[in-house]
Amino acid sequence: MSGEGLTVRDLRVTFDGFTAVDGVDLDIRPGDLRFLIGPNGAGKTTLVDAVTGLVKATGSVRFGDQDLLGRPVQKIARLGIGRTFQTATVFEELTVVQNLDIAAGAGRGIWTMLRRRKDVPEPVARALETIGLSDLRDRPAGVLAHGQKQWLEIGMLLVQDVRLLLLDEPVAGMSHDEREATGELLRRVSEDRTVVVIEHDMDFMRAYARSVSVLHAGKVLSEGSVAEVQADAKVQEVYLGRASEPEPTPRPAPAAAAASVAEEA
Ligand SMILES: Nc1ncnc2c1ncn2[C@@H]1O[C@H](COP(=O)(O)OP(=O)(O)OP(=O)(O)O)[C@@H](O)[C@H]1O
Repeated sequence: MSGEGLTVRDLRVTFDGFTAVDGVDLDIRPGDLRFLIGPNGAGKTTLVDAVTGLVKATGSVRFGDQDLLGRPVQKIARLGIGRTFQTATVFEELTVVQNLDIAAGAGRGIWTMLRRRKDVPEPVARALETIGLSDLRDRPAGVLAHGQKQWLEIGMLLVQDVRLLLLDEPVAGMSHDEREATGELLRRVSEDRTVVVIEHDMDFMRAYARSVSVLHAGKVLSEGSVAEVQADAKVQEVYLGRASEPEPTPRPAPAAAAASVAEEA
């Protein structure tokens, strides 16, 4: 495995006196496929927001030999750091290949990018292959299935030569087959890049994580392999302790996650 790793030290994010990320340390080695899990409100998305420059933070965040904290969002993106959000943000009216072409940018004019072409640039062709959308390259992105849109979005990061991908719940709302295909895609992508996945789906996490960090109340509660995290009594307590609370959003409930985390412990 190759690529750069992500090192986070004493990361803190505060919103009007409320500390959402409270002294987080992370060492994510090059080529890792790290899952960030934890109950709703644990600080997972805020942590990723801090790494990508969307919220102000203190502490230190390094990717390879580059300091990220305090740099503007665009500069961080230019250092090879890209993210997806829970809702895919593709251009629905444009074709798959046009979406990739625009993401690749590469100094071409807009009309060149929008023209339908037989030959696509090599990085775009490679991304199409990696995300499994070669056959659908000339379809408008708007007609793609939910899972395919997420893969296209990952492809849009690949053509930008992103070397650290931060993905926010990439399999939410996907079918079983789409989840499997996404897991395999993440494995391929992480062969020569570093991948961080925020996830609530514990089955998916167990099947594909190379390492796991559990966040709770803004802190790292536990870290290690899937087996180590599942065996950690603190993790079981946090999930099981919330089992009777109502779930505010229609995603897999902490109760289900708790059962799933604890199941093999
Ligand atoms: N812009 C903001 N202003 C104030 N509070 C915020 C802001 N963004 C997040 N928070 C709070 O910070 C805490 C952490 O939120 P965050 O979205 O990072 O959690 P999460 O672990 O990603 O949760 P989920 O799994 O539900 O997405 C929550 O209590 C949330 O309400």
